[in-house]
Amino acid sequence: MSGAPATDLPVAVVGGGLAGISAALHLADRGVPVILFEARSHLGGATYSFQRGELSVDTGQHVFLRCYQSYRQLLERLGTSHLAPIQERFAIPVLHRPRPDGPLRTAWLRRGTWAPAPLHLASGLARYSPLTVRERALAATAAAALRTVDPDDSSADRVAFGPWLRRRRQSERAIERLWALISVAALNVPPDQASLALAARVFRTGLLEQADAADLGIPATSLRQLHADPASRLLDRLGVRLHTSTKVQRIAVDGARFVLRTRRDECLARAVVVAVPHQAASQLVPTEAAPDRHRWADLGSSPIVNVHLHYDRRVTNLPFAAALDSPVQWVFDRTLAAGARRGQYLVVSLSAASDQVDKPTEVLVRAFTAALADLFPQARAARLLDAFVTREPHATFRQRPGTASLRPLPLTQVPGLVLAGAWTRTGWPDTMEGAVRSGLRAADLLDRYDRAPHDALTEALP
Ligand SMILES: Cc1cc2nc3c(=O)[nH]c(=O)nc-3n(C[C@H](O)[C@H](O)[C@H](O)COP(=O)(O)OP(=O)(O)OC[C@H]3O[C@@H](n4cnc5c(N)ncnc54)[C@H](O)[C@@H]3O)c2cc1C
Repeated sequence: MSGAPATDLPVAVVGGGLAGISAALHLADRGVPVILFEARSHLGGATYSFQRGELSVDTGQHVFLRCYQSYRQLLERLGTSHLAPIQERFAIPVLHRPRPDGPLRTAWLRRGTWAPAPLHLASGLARYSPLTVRERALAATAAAALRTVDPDDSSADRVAFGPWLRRRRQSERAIERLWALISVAALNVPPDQASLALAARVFRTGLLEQADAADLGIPATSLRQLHADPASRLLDRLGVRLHTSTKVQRIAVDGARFVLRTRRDECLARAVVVAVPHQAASQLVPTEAAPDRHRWADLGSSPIVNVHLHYDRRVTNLPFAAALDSPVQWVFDRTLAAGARRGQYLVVSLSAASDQVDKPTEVLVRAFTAALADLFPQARAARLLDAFVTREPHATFRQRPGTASLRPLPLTQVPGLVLAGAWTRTGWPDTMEGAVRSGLRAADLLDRYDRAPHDALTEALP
């Protein structure tokens, strides 16, 4: 082991997802020498793509909102924001069947263009036909009540969103046909299992406080081209030493330095950003840094399943849609983004997919081929060129009541060792925005740590 003084050593970033990429970029931009370790052969973490025939397939459909400021700045920095366009106006086509055997209708959940928040939603909600007029009026009162819930209040984190909605006179229909449409996709658990605090973050930040905040951004290319490839190039250009296919097995504290052990090597670092998922972090972070690290396992996980159907012809003109009265939750047209040369490539995204994650591919393909034939009549005559399923059993942590206190702050008890990741205490749900924010914050703390004593930083944190 070299006897280099700690100040001559690099900062090590462990984990090359959006949190690790953001931390490494932030540090490298300030001239800090950085070494990044990623266990997989590529950067991107949960946001990655693979090639299957002519398709660039994302491991899971990702969307973002205009209010994802830090994430959008990252795209700017990577030079890819033009590949992730944001709709001009929040507008979701919702496919539904007013009567069980009646024809399918498309309702629109959209904002107005002239009114300030929260009135920008009034006209859209007033016309939202999947709910009765009374349900729409009651939904407006619940939305007003949600505006008063503080997402940072620990008591709001102890309450479940579903029961809270029922106490605000929301019918089961209204919960299913309005609230769950957004909250299941955003929080990856059903409303009865979701933290009210996190739901308030989603609805307040996204829909209730600024008129354009929820305008949807949908990548027009693969996630690999949006994040991983440009990040690798940029980090490389900034002199960051990238070690992909390199899993860090152990981090030990050695005085003012850290020793990171990989399968082949040992590396010395003057500081470490641990930006791995919580399951991995609880094994990797030394006990003295976080004596309660075993509690992170209680964050659990919740699955997302995507069913990919490539048709030999166009079956819908909608770029994306949500669906009610159907096993489909959301469906996205990924034909151009994935580089399909023929037909139409649709991806059905299923959040909170505990019931689907273990089902065999044939069962899911059969069920969702039938469901799409029901939603899009042209699919009935179409032939499938390809059909497959991607499963992410641990897509997000389980965003249920009581998780706020389990999510650690970035500073640990060992100076120079900080945590990042969408699962840490960002105040945001497990999202790309949360991941980027956590990485920036961890890197910023290390930057300040060079100038301020650890205790002063600890006191500065909420
Ligand atoms: C299917 C799916 C759909 C999603 N949809 C959305 C969406 O629509 N909108 C949204 O905002 N968010 C969405 N998310 C959530 C979002 O992808 C995550 O919140 C975010 O990408 C997490 O980033 P991260 O850097 O914190 O963690 P990760 O992306 O998990 O990165 C951690 C990295 O650490 C690496 N690692 C682990 N252990 C080690 C080790 N010992 N040594 C070295 N490296 C290690 C891993 O390989 C991984 O690359 C979705 C997630 C999934 C899975």
